[in-house]
Amino acid sequence: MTAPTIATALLGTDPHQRIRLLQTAIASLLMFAAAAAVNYLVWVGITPVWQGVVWTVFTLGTFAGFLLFIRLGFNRGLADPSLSAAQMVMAMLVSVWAYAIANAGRGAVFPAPMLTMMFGMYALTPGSIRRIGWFAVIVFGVVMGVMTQLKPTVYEPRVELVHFFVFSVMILTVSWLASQLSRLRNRLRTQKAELAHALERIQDLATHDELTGLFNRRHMQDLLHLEHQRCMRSGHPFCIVMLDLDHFKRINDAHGHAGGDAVLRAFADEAKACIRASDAIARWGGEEFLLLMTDTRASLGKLGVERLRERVTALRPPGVESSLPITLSAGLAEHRAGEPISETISRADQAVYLAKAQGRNRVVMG
Ligand SMILES: Nc1nc2c(ncn2[C@@H]2O[C@H](COP(=O)(O)OP(=O)(O)OP(=O)(O)O)[C@@H](O)[C@H]2O)c(=O)[nH]1
Repeated sequence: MTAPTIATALLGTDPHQRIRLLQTAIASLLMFAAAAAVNYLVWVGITPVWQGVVWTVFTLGTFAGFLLFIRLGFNRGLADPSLSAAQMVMAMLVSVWAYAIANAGRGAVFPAPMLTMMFGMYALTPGSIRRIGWFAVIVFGVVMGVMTQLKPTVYEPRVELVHFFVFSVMILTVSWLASQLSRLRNRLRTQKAELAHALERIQDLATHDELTGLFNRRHMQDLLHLEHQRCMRSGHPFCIVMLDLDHFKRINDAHGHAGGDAVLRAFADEAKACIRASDAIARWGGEEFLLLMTDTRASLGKLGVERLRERVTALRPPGVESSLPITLSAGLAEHRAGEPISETISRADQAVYLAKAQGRNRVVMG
């Protein structure tokens, strides 16, 4: 068995679950160290054997239970899937229990609750961390008070008072620090999400035309370059189609610039709906568009462009319902092997001029 196979068998494949399991495993190891300390106290005769055994079995059993609970995925639907709060509360309870059975060795318990607070900063809100800090102050205060009554010779009230004071100051300071770190983590997470969103927006702006939502000229140039490379390797044909709305100036004159914009948008929506998923269309200039038809011969491509041309004649965007027809002239050029891409574009361009010269509303092969 290789190391990655063992890791997958132990931790699973879900990266979130793996992190939760690792955190719980670290907490369990700390509990293991605490159990070693308690058992040392048993060995040197400070803690009664049965108390040490019950504490050890309960503590290690509970943390093994946390590990199993997460490994089996029972935590997934919970509000706190890392079980951080539950583990921290449990760690506080077993710490205070250890304090009650450690007698003269109880000073060794103090670091455990401090360390426990640090775990909260990974998954808990600052408020929850502070609440757990206060919970620790209360349970330790109560147990210290009770122990001064049960064993006043070992848990001397004067000493317990100073213990309680030092413990409270330390735990509240650590919980404040942990809550600050948690706040910082939350802020970083929000900033990361905002940055990802901004990057997405920038990428969208850099590749798309704002008015029509189609690709812009720059992005189409990249796509053409890629298609050219692909074609050189595979020999698959592709076509470039230049599309130009006819007498667009008249539409602008009749309906104003906003009306013209509405026609451009309606055309873009129609074109997107009409072309194949593997094709790409971009706004090349004002009322000029470039359609890239991948893996297509001219004869087949022409059928597709004719279909689009027909659908454009039926366009009636809101606010532009007049007698002025909306039509399209197109020039189609199939890329020839060895030809620079600029040459194919130029042939498609010349074909549009021909289409205009021949009376518009038609598709001409370049
Ligand atoms: N509304 C609007 N009009 C635009 C936009 N970009 C370019 N135009 C207009 O498109 C028109 C293009 O006019 P021309 O180049 O003479 O072409 P045409 O009127 O379509 O005539 P033909 O191409 O010969 O059929 C101009 O009036 C430009 O102002 C735009 O983003 N919105």
